[in-house]
Amino acid sequence: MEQFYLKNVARYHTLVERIDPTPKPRIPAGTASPNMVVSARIRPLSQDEDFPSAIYPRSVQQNVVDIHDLYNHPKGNPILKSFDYQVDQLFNPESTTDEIYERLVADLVPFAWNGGIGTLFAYGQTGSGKTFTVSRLEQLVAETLMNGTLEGDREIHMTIIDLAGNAAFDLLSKRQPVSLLEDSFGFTQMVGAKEYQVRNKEEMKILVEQATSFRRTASTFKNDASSRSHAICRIRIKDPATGTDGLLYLIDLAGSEGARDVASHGADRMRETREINNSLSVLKDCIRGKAEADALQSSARRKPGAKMPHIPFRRSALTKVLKHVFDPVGAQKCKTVVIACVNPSLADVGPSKNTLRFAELLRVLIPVSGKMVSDPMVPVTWTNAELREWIMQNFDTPPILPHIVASRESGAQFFNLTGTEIEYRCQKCPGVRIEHAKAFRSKIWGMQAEAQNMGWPNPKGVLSQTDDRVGENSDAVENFVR
Ligand SMILES: Nc1ncnc2c1ncn2[C@@H]1O[C@H](COP(=O)(O)OP(=O)(O)OP(=O)(O)O)[C@@H](O)[C@H]1O
Repeated sequence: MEQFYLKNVARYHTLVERIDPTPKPRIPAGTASPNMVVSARIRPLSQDEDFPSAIYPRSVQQNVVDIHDLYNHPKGNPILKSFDYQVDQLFNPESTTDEIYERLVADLVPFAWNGGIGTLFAYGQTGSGKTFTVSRLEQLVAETLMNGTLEGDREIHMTIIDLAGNAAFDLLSKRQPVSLLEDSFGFTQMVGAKEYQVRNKEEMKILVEQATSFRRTASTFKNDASSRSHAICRIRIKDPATGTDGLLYLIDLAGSEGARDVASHGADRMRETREINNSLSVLKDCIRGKAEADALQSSARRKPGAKMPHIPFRRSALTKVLKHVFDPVGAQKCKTVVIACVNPSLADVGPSKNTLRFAELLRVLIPVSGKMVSDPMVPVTWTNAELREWIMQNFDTPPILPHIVASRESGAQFFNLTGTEIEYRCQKCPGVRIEHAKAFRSKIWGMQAEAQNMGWPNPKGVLSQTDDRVGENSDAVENFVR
């Protein structure tokens, strides 16, 4: 694949330059929960990188990023396909970790100081900048905790462990094994992990450096010092006056290696990768489940007896250790920040799409209507009025009739907008087609993106353009119509 990208770098640039920067519509589905921020950080391309950047943050739409990928076409030149993703906060290659700290993490520290549970996860493919980000954030957290600006006296205790599969090791005690055992309250205890009390930022820094040097590393295709384990830094902030604890977790997740990267490794590494991917998948379900539970609890329209989402934290060692972060009936308040780290290189475009898709899946938005939905791409049924309004706004050629949305040139007709399904007819697709409104909307967006990529002059009129399709372009467009 890398050879394919290298061979077609010039065509890639040409196709990307043709793209009209007009933003595609994103549906404002609601507001993000204040207790859950999903962000993405795009790291700079490294100097020895032979590939161009495939990731383009939109200048006109905040926190939306486009990924342009090159695809082989069996009948002609490679074609471009575009994908867009939305997060709560987006950090460009120029952003510094200090800026990320200010915007995402600075709030978590006083929150934990005052008895809450603040958790930060750095997620992303191997070599995408997770450790780079978390290690600087740990220093900044240490500075804030120790600089005397926070009110009251607290004792700070620190534990750092490393989780590889179901095995845990103490990174502050020369990788001594740690047993993860459930206590009578159902909480997982890290038995054997040493907890150190720290009194100043230098002590904290020494512990963090010690942990880094003991972190289990193994060579991977992408990053020679890649971390093949989850590193969990737990800072317990005890209020001696009340005896209560606040917690701050800084978690540098294991790199999500793609299948391409594991191809050159043996069975052990493949199993290790499967375990990592499984624990990341369970983590995703737990973060989403918790966010949905929070949204339900905070929703003014919550129906009495409404079922709480299932949070499968028992399915992996990582989420068992973090049970109280995900427990929907836990007494302590929680705030969670996710930083999806992305390598912008065209050669890494596949894993980058997966990382951003993962980030989008974590977002649970609370719509103004009170009805809970997740991100805009997750199936949502549009009302008749919403769908009609969207079509009218987005098809300016030919004019739209209020009752039948018709394209004069292609003969496409949309009718029966009264339910959750839409019927449409067009000359090239004989017969009446019935589709779910959501699927139809996605299809239209795909067609518009394709039209932009092909350099057609009027992406909004793409339905009429489908009749004029010729040569290599026809199949790609037809796929969207089918
Ligand atoms: N924002 C950045 N600015 C400059 N260099 C960066 C940035 N992010 C990452 N890097 C560099 O990229 C390389 C890989 O970063 P890092 O080790 O943090 O990746 P990782 O995601 O932790 O990988 P793994 O999962 O394999 O441990 C390092 O050399 C790091 O210095």
